Amino acid sequence: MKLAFIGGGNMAAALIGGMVKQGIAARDIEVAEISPERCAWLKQQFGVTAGERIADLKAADVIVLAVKPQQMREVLRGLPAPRLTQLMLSIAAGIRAKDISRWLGGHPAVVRAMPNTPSLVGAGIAGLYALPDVTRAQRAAAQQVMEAVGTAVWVDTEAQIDAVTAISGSGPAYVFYFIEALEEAAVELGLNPLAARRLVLHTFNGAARLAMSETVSPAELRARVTSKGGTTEQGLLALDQGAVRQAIVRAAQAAAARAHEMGELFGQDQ
Ligand SMILES: NC(=O)C1=CN([C@@H]2O[C@H](COP(=O)(O)OP(=O)(O)OC[C@H]3O[C@@H](n4cnc5c(N)ncnc54)[C@H](OP(=O)(O)O)[C@@H]3O)[C@@H](O)[C@H]2O)C=CC1
Ligand SMILES: O=C(O)[C@@H]1CCC=N1
Repeated sequence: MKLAFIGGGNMAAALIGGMVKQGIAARDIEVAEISPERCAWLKQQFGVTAGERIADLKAADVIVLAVKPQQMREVLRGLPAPRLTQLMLSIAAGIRAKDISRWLGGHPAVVRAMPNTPSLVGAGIAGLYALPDVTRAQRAAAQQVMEAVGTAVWVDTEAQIDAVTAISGSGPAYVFYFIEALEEAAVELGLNPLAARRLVLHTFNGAARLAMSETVSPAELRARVTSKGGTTEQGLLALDQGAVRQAIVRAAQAAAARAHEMGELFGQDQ
């Protein structure tokens, strides 16, 4: 499958890097990226073709739209829409499929994907939503692209992509935030920074792997760590006193609201 990326920023690089690591040939990936420095980096890092424009867009099986939401309308208006028939796979937060279709002159084959940056290490998770006229083969192609770098889940309504954005699209940033905080705490408690990072990263990795391997709930796994009258009990009490659980819920709600708002703001024609 030949892939053309429009936009070669952070998320495109995570997808491309993940694909190349999984054995997808770099010669089958071409990137249109506005920054010459970024193009040079993409070529050097992954061996893909990168330049200001895709030489022959028609030759791509799938065109991955990976620019910022606020750039999407202008970028799509600049494409030779009537000559393009292939699948448009947008990874942009907020921007609705019907707006993408309209900006491309009524292009029917639009799938929205919401991937995340762990795609770089083959551990991504993406939500997918297709416009009704997307063919079965095109749906399969979209799924294949995302499954090359992790797992893919179809959602029933486009609004659910905003929820996916808030949970797994933005989610790695919440996790990194927690990692940063725990590392800071480790250093304050007297551990050296290297030991602190190892302890924290292995804890996150171990806990995530345990949660994925077990059939019991995270709540039960948490209970198994929490000895009566012990240390964890005190740690969790401090988290509850800080309303951390509610703050996490509010974080996801705020991200979902912003995804919806970006759809409204950047999906308009003016
Ligand atoms: N980062 C993430 O974790 C995730 C991001 N996304 C989505 O992916 C998309 C990209 O996000 P992200 O990678 O973070 O953003 P970036 O800003 O890193 O990437 C976008 C890239 O596209 C370039 N660009 C702008 N205009 C054009 C153009 N006309 N032709 C080609 N390239 C152009 C930008 O250059 P310049 O900076 O100079 O404008 C930039 O390098 C967004 O829509 C975002 O919502 C989805 C899931 C997760
Ligand atoms: O922050 C953003 O808008 C993008 C979408 C999900 C993750 N990054």
